[in-house]
Amino acid sequence: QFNQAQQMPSFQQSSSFSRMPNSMENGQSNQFIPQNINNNGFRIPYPQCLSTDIAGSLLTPSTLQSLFETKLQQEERKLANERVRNTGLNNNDIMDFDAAQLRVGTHNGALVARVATKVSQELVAILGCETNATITQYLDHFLKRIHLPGNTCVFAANPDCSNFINHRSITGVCNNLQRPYEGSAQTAYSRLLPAAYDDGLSKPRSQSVLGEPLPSCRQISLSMGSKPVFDTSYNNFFVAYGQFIMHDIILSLPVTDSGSTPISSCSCESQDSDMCTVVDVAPNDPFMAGQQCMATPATAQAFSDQVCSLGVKEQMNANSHYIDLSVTYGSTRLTAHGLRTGTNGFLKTAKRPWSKFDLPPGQREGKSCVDGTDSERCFAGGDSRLMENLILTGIQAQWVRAHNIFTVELAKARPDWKNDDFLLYEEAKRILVAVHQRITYDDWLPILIGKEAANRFTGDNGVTSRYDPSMPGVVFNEAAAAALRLHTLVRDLFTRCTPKGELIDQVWLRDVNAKCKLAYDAKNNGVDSLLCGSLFDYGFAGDTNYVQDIHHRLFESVNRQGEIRRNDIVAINICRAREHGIPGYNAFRELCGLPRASQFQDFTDTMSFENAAKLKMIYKHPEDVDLFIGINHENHVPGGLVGPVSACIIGTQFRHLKYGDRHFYKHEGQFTPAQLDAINRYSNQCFFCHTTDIEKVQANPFQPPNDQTNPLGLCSQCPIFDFKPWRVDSRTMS
Ligand code: HEM
Ligand SMILES: [Ca+2]
Repeated sequence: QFNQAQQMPSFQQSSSFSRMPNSMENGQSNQFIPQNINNNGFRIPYPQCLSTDIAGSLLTPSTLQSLFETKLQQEERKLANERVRNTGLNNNDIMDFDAAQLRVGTHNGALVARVATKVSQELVAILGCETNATITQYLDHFLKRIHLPGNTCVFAANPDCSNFINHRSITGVCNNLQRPYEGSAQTAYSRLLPAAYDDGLSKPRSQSVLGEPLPSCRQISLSMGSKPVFDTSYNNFFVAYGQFIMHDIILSLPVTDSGSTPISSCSCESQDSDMCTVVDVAPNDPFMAGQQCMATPATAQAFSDQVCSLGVKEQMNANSHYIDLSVTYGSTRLTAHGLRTGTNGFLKTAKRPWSKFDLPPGQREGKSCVDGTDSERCFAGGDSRLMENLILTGIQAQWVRAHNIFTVELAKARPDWKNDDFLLYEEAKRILVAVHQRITYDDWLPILIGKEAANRFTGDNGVTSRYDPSMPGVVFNEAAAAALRLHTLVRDLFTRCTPKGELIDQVWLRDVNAKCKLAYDAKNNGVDSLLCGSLFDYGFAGDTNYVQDIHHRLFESVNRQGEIRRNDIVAINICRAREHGIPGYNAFRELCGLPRASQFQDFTDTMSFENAAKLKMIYKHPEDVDLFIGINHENHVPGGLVGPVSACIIGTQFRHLKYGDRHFYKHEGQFTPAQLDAINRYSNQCFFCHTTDIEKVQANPFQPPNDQTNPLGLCSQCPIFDFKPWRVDSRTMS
């Protein structure tokens, strides 16, 4: 605690001060005040309020120190109240801050990050800066050079990476050896563009550039359609696999109370945007009349760097940013440990008497599904959302099954690894992460953004690629809060079929959303029948239409007063992005090499005239258009199912997660040429065959079967993964 003198935080000078030019070294100014020189030695045109003279006279280390303490105490009191009111989620299966790396004494990193934002706000107020949306860059530059005291910073100065040179860590820590925390769980999303907050620091964008309020998120959502049309070029397995990839790389957890439990007590009256995002609902709303608002907890915060500097509000990604199957293996050590049997490298599973294929293990506690019982439990995995729908659960089951199959085969190929739990687990995981990355980059991404864009952003010309330690392997906030929220593709009706591919029936999203019952449906083959159906069901087109169940009736429930409560994924996505400080669509046009529009008509280079006109009906000015809505209205790139700005953001994202991942499977030195060849030869089709009891699967499981272009193949003819290159006699890398 901070009430003892010896533990008082003392603010430190930024390490960048040592690089500060003349005036500082001459001791002419307050050493504590950051100068307006950037890392390349260029002068930043700070506004008056941040000038060294003014700031120097008002800010001293002791001012900051007492500010920090006061704010910390205030926040802790507030959170203690939340804890009393918090009746909601059980945190057992939702988050474990025991990841330890981000825990400081009794404070969690998210809380300290939030206090840092409060301190930043207060400092700016003391300095008398006029706060507005355009000041962000200056403020951030100024504040970034003031660091929290060492004993408060959640990051160790030099974490020990010696165990993670050869193998991935669970959290992602030590992937980048120069910046060891980069891309690790519970660190901030990065940004493609500076944040856009109303006050330059933390308040959601709420104003049109013309000064009036922006249209409300729900009002915008109501302008989107509810009549999706099918796109026959991909199927629902492609869509569900997309969700699986998203859950590997993105998890925005809610602000937590003082006990690290996500808060649940947001109400229509919650005006504190640091804690809650409140989406207003009009009294005459066609689906939510009488429901004043949709209130959701804000995302937990994190520091944007590894030295805990002040600065604009940043959001935390609770998962390891890398594509590393963290959905299956966990993003924290505690979760990862809990998912293992502890012998021979195996992952825990739940056996089913009627099938040789297991399910993910059942969890004893937790609310990841609403209908779990003692005998039919909700499932546990590396990501708390694996029960979001049962197809997703099915994909999780596939990877758990694959892990245990591969572990057995590896033990045969490497008798010297026999009974070595650590090596068998790590090496099976290494191969499966490679298979998942190969499927993601070769099979999934080109369908989403088109072959041309996939190649332009993530392609390489050789058998191998090269790691670029200077490229951050991180998730961008713009991708997490907007571009990758591909909810327009989501279906609401899912086919179930038998292992022979015969139709059983169709079930609604609401029957498989956060429910486990059908996974235990022995007569109809559990999750495998849903996986089977997903191979045949078309996906919905990437457009401005959303199925009712997630558009106007998400999480439908009846409260104690008997009133229906509903949510809306479109409205939440828009408001979430505003909460996360994501700039508008127009800014990203410019980032992606398109001209910045000054009138709505200028949008017609990326969208139809009708869609540009529709945006003009909704918004007052092209600058106001929310990113999520702008990209929703774009024409698709050739061969892809999203538009150019979307493809640019997603392409950049996957570029970073490839070249910025030291362990990416294609990078030189990760596998021997023969091993890499075995991974490349292992098709998505055969992976599907080996991990379900389905007897026939089409050549490309992400597209509906077609006699001519995508024929069904017999699973019995699928060669098993080639483990020969792993044999002792084939000189492995490990
Ligand atoms: C089956 C239907 C689905 C449902 C019911 C669903 C529901 C949700 C919900 C409720 C959220 C949280 C929104 C928030 O509070 O900000 C969310 C977030 C998200 N969804 Fe979905 N989703 C579905 C499918 C998908 C698919 C297919 C994709 C992509 C291919 C996707 C991508 C995302 C992403 C990237 C996020 C942000 C996650 C985060 O920041 O933690 N979702 N979804
Ligand atoms: Ca991950």
